[in-house]
Amino acid sequence: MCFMILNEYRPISPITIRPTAIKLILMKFGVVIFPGSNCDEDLIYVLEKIMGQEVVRLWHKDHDLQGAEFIVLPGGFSFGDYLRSGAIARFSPIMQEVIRFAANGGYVLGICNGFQILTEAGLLEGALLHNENRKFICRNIYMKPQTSNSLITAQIDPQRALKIPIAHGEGNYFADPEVLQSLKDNDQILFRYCDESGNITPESNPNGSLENIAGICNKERNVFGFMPHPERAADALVANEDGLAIFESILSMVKV
Ligand SMILES: NC(=O)CC[C@H](N)C(=O)O
Repeated sequence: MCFMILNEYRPISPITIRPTAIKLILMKFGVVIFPGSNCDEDLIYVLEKIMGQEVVRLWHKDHDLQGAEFIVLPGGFSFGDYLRSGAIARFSPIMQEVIRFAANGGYVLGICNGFQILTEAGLLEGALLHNENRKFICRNIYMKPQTSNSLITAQIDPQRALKIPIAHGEGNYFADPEVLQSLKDNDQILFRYCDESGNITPESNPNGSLENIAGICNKERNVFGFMPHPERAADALVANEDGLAIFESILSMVKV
């Protein structure tokens, strides 16, 4: 299977999900479920019912990605967050397949606990430490794209501060100085926490993350992770659809 980022918009099987929506491609998403995942059904709801995508549920003990073209590791408390969030889930059998898939250029996204699992698995650099205040934080934050060179952010206005919920105890992104420098040199920072007006300040950093970093990608730009939960802000019923911008960006940029 071959993936590539399009230079220009070229939809496959276009669908229109809302009157104002852009045309999006259709894909088969694989959502990995670990014991303790708790955002899997929210994510599947958004992918299937809001975005009109095909979704296959992948159990952590599976050895087969069932032909999924885009893998998502959802949020939650895999294995009860024992040892560290994501530290046990990275040893689940399916992770061998996810790592192989990513090595072949397949797209993998980790949201919150999924991001933690990807760092534990070595697919993304750095680590998610305990929040600076040692408390579980569940509230809306704002975050702003830091690059347009990723399918996660390409279609989002770089000045737009997205209001997205966070819900984590270990979301404090850390990387040593060499890794941080290489993230910057390679334009791998996807989002930074900001205030409502888009200012990136210490006050707008909810958890102590290094330089307000909320999400990153790998050097090859096919593995992505961030702490905020766009799947909790993607339906008019919850009075916040800012998360749609991320799903729409993915679906207008990927070619299967
Ligand atoms: N919402 C989540 O995915 C929670 C992440 C993780 N269990 C934490 O508390 O840090």
